[in-house]
Amino acid sequence: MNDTLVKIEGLSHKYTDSWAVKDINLEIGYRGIVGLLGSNGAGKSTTMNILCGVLNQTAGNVYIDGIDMRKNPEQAKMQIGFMPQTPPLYMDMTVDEYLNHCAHLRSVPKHQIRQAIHEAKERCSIGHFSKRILRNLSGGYRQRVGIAQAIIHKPKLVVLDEPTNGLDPNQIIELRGLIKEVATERAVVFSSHILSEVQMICQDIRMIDGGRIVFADSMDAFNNHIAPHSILLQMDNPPTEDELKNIPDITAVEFLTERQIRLWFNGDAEITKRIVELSVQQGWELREINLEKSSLTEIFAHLSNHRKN
Ligand SMILES: Nc1ncnc2c1ncn2[C@@H]1O[C@H](COP(=O)(O)OP(=O)(O)OP(=O)(O)O)[C@@H](O)[C@H]1O
Repeated sequence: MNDTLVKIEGLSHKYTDSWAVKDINLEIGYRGIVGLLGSNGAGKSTTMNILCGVLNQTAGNVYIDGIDMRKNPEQAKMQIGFMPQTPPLYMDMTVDEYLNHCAHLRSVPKHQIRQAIHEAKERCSIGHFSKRILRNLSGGYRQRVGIAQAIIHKPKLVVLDEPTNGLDPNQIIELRGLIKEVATERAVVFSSHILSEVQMICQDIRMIDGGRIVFADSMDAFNNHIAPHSILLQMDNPPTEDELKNIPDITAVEFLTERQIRLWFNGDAEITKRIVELSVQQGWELREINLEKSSLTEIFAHLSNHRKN
């Protein structure tokens, strides 16, 4: 069997006079969570709206399970469940009324609707709120209802646009668990502007910057790519620059002040252990040692430059 559920080819979109996304190529498999990471305005929502057939692209093609979204939008959309940034909830409906409405919109056969609603509620742990008016649900439960409507027709792909926005830390943890469960049965595309969020739940990552994909690989490959390569040290009795340079794997030494030093290294973070040991042996009087992690802005700058070169 072909293992590509989503294929996006040369996708570009222009709003009035400027390009929001440009020449995006993506492939997504049938299972697991793919994170679409980008800062505000990077082009995540535009990509997702086109992927879900809500917006017509200026150029390029989108295939869902081999179905061309432009040529057969209805058939392609049957394979997708979408939760946009603001879920389209009717606040005066009960959970049951709303899911019933969504099941009709998604053309679930009439005799299967009761069971479909039951299963979606069970999956999202909202069965006890069946008769609750949406307005009276917490933000976390509204998002659960948003996910329930996205899976009501058992799509092969679920697309979630910044689903954790506006939730408190506990609600975010619960929603993460739910998204992982949902992804055991299908593919999930999850957008966020928060790197740690994507690192926490996604197996694959696509980074978007200025409307272009700047990184596309597994989460493990990404983590290796951005692993820290510098350490910040504070020592009361530091050695000379040459002594530091002679430590295996240290590639450069930068004295920021007399006692504050930045070391650049190759290899893994085990080097911090070696420096602590050396400090004890040599009496360097180490006060502080920190691996310097890149900020998301630095990572984007690095990846964008990489792409241009
Ligand atoms: N309806 C629109 N009309 C004109 N420009 C738009 C429209 N929607 C988005 N844009 C522009 O397209 C670019 C990409 O926006 P998009 O909403 O896709 O980014 P995003 O990564 O989802 O950001 P956010 O997280 O802020 O929603 C931005 O420059 C934005 O200002």
